Amino acid sequence: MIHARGLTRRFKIKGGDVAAVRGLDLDVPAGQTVAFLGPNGAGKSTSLRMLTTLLAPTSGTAVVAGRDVTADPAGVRARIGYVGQKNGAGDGFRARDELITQGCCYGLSRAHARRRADEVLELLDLLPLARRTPGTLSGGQRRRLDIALGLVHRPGLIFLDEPSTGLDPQSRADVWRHVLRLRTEYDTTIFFTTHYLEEADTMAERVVIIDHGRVIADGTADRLKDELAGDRLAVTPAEAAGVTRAAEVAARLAGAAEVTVTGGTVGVRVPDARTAMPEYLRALDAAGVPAASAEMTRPTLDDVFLSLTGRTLRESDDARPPADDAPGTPAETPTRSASDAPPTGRGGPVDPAGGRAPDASGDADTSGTAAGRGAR
Ligand SMILES: Nc1ncnc2c1ncn2[C@@H]1O[C@H](COP(=O)(O)OP(=O)(O)OP(=O)(O)O)[C@@H](O)[C@H]1O
Repeated sequence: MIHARGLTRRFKIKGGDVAAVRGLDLDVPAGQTVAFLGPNGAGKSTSLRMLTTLLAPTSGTAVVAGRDVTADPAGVRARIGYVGQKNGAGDGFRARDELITQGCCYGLSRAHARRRADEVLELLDLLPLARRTPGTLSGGQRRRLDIALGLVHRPGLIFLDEPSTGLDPQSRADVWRHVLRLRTEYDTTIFFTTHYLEEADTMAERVVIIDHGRVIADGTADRLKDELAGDRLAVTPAEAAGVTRAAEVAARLAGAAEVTVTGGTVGVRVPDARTAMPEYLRALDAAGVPAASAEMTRPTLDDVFLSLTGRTLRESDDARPPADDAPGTPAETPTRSASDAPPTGRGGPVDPAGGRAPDASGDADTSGTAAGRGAR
């Protein structure tokens, strides 16, 4: 569904230029749900905008839904849905009318567009709200309408740029419940960005992490965590005086890394907690430092990012890619991939459509419109 090689985008800025995306290589098979993660400014939106033809690459190639983004952008737009960070619907028309207009923009007959509008309203549980204007909807309802707009032409692949940002936890869960129906009921390929790591962890079968415009990790969340982060043990010795000794013992465990002492607790990262914990407790007993409590935790995707870059995703929020490709920058971090390729599925049906021209100017297009709406 997505096949990108060396996709690169530079922006001219005062006094230089910014390499927002540096040689993106990506293959996404049909039916896969992929989370695209990275700190602010990592290059997620720029990548999405190139893959959805909203922005012309500076160099590199991408074939999306079987069409080349540069040679046949209209063909790409006819086959994909794109839901940007901002709302796609205006405030003037009723939800159903917005959807019908969107369908017509994609080349559907008015009767077909009406049918599709009703289908997507039902799919997103919006039928009771069909006559409301978008401005009167709640944040979660409006986000579902955005997604409906991206689906009206029945794309086999949908790009969602931060679909749940700014929503309360209940609305986030609701939006995801609907997005996942696309996968289970229609085998839609879903490519989304998010700042919520637990969403990537639970919703995606594959996680791609980008930093400074380059992919630095790619695989299932579990495999990335196993291979790149490891489990964490936290043991509190019965006597505070035993903490230093307990930390020394921890450092000698097989594959031990990142030994920390926080208050009276020793933390250590190990490849597999199930074997390391009994080993650690036995070694502590042998050293005369019995444990009062012991806990093991699975790593998070943030731990994966930390182990790859030395920063947490949240610490990196202000990070921006350097203005050039100077060697030795964090952008040199090699890609790590988990060895088990995620499962594949089947793409959904497609409809013909038109759409907006790619932005070759380099100006940011931050609109949240679905890819076809520019044709209105
Ligand atoms: N039109 C532009 N002109 C100049 N620089 C830009 C432009 N668009 C993006 N950039 C820069 O390119 C880099 C990547 O931006 P991008 O928006 O793709 O990151 P992101 O990962 O989507 O960030 P966020 O999570 O904050 O949305 C950033 O340094 C950004 O400032």
